Amino acid sequence: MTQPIFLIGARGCGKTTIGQALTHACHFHFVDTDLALQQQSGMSVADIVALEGWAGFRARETQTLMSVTQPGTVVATGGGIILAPVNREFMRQNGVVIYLNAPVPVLARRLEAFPEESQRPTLTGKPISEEVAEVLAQRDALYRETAHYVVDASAAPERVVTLILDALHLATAS
Ligand SMILES: Nc1ncnc2c1ncn2[C@@H]1O[C@H](COP(=O)(O)OP(=O)(O)O)[C@@H](O)[C@H]1O
Ligand SMILES: O=C(O)C1=C[C@@H](OP(=O)(O)O)[C@@H](O)[C@H](O)C1
Ligand SMILES: [Mg+2]
Repeated sequence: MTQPIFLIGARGCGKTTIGQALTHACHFHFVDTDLALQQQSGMSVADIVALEGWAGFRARETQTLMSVTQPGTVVATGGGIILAPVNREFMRQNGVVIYLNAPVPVLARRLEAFPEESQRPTLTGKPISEEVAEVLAQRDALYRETAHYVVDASAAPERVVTLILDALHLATAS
């Protein structure tokens, strides 16, 4: 299988972390839409949002998603990639989409430990645990409708990678 693998899910579910580990396990290339768009623009997510608003960031995100998608690639996306119908359609049509699903307390704990504010400027102005609950309630249905597979992302990273490989019927490459 060489179709791109798209990882989707809420902030803190592990798209970037698990994407890198998965890449090693299946010998794919790794790309992260946030890292790619920050490298292309020379700005952090927070800088882009401050200058261009969330609409500017979302437009760059769509362009980046389309430009980084290649066969043999694991694409870690940003948590809001599923907001645009064009992105949802593109991912479903061009690869296999995995929703890394984790409960609100797990997400909030991870984000409180490593907020990375330049990567994750506030979406609602609310404290992290409130924001995580509110945003996931708005987006969970979109993650589910976009995904080909839903994987429990609350386990340890190596376990999450195994669950993804199992879902894709890929053997672990040593
Ligand atoms: N399965 C996991 N178990 C424990 N911690 C994790 C796991 N996945 C990610 N993390 C941690 O959670 C934080 C957010 O992970 P990250 O990969 O940046 O998530 P995302 O890209 O989905 O926002 C990081 O500090 C990372 O080390
Ligand atoms: O959920 C979101 O709307 C966002 C998630 C972030 O990526 P991660 O999910 O990798 O943190 C980043 O794209 C941006 O801050 C917007
Ligand atoms: Mg990420």
